[in-house]
Amino acid sequence: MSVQSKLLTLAFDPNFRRKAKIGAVSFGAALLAYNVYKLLRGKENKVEVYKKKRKSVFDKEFLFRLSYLFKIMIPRLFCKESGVILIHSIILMLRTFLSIYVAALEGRIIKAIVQKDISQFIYQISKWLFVAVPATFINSMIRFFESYLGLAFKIRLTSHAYNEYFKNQVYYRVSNLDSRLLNADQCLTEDITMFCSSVAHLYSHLTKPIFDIALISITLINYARRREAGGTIAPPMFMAAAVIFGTAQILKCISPRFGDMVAEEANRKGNLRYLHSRIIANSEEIAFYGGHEAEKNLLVKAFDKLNEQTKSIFKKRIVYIMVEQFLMKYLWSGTGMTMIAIPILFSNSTIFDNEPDGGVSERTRGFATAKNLLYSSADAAERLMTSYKEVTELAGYTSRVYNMFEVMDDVRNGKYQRQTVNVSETLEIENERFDTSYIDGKIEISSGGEIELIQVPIVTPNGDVVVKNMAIKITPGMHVLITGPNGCGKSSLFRILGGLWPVYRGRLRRPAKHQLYYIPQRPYMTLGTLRDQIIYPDTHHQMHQKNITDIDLMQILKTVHLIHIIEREGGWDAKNDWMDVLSGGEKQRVGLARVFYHSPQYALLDECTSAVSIDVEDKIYSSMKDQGITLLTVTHRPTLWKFHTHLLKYDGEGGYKFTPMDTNVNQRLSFADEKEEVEKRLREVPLLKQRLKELCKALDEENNSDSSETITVE
Ligand SMILES: Nc1ncnc2c1ncn2[C@@H]1O[C@H](COP(=O)(O)OP(=O)(O)OP(=O)(O)O)[C@@H](O)[C@H]1O
Repeated sequence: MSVQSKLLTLAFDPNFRRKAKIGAVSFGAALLAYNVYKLLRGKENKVEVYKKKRKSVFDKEFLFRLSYLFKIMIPRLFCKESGVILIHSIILMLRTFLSIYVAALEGRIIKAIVQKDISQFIYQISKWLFVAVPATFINSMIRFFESYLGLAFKIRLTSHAYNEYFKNQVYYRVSNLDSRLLNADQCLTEDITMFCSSVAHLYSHLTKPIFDIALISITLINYARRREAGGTIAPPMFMAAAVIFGTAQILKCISPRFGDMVAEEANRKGNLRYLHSRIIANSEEIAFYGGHEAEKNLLVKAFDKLNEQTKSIFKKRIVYIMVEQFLMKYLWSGTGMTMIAIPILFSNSTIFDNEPDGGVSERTRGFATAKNLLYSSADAAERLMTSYKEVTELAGYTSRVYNMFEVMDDVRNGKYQRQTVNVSETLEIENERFDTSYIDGKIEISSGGEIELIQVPIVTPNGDVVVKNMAIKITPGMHVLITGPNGCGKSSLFRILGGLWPVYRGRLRRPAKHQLYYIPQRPYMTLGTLRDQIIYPDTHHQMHQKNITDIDLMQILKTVHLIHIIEREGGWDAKNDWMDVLSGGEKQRVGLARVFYHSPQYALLDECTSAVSIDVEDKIYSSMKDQGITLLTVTHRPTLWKFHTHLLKYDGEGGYKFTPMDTNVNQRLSFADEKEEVEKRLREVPLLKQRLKELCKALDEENNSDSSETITVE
């Protein structure tokens, strides 16, 4: 017999097929057992590692952070939020009572069916339908109060966060002086929203099952007592406790760190959002450079990184959900059946034996009611267990939101942390480093309006020292011109005067902040009307309080040669995207108009006239001086020298010179002007010579002006 025919015979042999089936099942079972063994071995090791390495979700830190945030969300015992929680809790409890009532009602309906009692059946079923009305209302109220609570928490937390963010220039400091909070916008919007909805959701997801388990257990015990089955309650209760406890332990062991993973996902989302906002803000520059490919690559990379993290969360959930479903759906159902059966099977009660049907319908009713109640409490326990995953996720959001408040608090109090590059590895030049971890400088308000720096170093947020020690005194009326090479710390001096950068050492005396008005290199236009641009950061109301009218504003615009834009843009109340609508020079002139509006003691002018024509610049500078404003100007334009009385010159190596602009300096300026004039004339010489040649040719004369050939132009 050939091999094929032998195989065919075997395939049709029923005995062989039975044996093969047993073999296949045994093999499958062995494989499964091996895999489970492997999984458990692996988990065992992991459990050990977890125990050593990771802390429980409910660790002290998490609880501390949560209680910190709760104090913000529920500031007092009697506040709106605690009222919402109270009403929400009452509604949740009502829902539990309703579930118990419905379970009992279903038992009675089943009894009526077993007894074939039509009138009783109709009566009970109408009651059941009637109960549906309050049940649906309560269900929808539960959802409403859950969302309402989340919103109430969000309002509290967000308004607290906004207050913190705009106190003491925190919005500037978190992004410029500290590197811990990379995406403040993400934290202030998405993270707070996710945290609040997670807290509100968890509140109802934990409270309702707890009510369910407590009230249903009491009802079940009372049931068993009434049926004289009290003696058989203990074993089912013990079984339930053992199964629930065992499930909780297993799930805890196999649960991945969802909190950390969710926090990382939020971080990556923030990064992606940041890249998008950069593209929107710099679209013109990117378009001019043709940088779309480079920007797209950055976006795609960030998007891929986010997707990787999301996928990894999905994958980690597969095994977790499998085990969770097995334990809670199958193991628990089996245990539940056994628990209900034990009191019925082993009870010696004879109270229903005298009934016409020998107690069958009553036992069926008891079974149905108990089964419903048990299912409800099993469902409640399941919800409690699944909440573990949500609690770990909440831990992630809690850490992000708490971290945001912590960083804001730190930077407000002048405590900064910044990742700095190791200088010795990256920079060849010798650069002095500064310990920025503590701030020892003092800031005082000067009574006479003078600005004085006493041994104040200029230090960048990275700790680089740009000027070792600055000691200068500027009094009102001393117009100071500030010059020096790029990156030597000219604008940084203004940052220190404006309180943006800390005074790490020494002493700074300056007038009150509103007496210093800073006009930066890059003009900033706010959202709002044309008027809002001139009076920024005042509001229209504040303008009225200062007794300034639109006519005064027109006068200001005349001074800065911008009067035409009122008509062009459609009046003072015209709204526009002013960053785009105004030209570079117009934006700079709007900036200068603000100086006239605020009329401060000092105007800190940081190359803010580079796009303004020289004649207009001259007039504006003269007007500012006429108004009694002291000018501190950073500029490379020699034409502005004449408006200043003092010169602060950086050498670019940590040193500087502060001298009066004496006649020497002014003489240098007139020499410089003359040199420029001579050079201009020399540049015209070749053209003049060429023209002379042409004229001589036309007149048929000999060109005798060769002496001019001796002139050389450099
Ligand atoms: N937010 C910041 N974080 C870290 N370093 C900074 C920051 N802002 C400026 N710096 C550094 O501080 C140093 C001084 O900068 P500053 O803006 O004062 O230069 P500048 O003299 O005004 O130069 P320029 O003439 O080019 O405007 C530079 O080395 C710069 O890199």
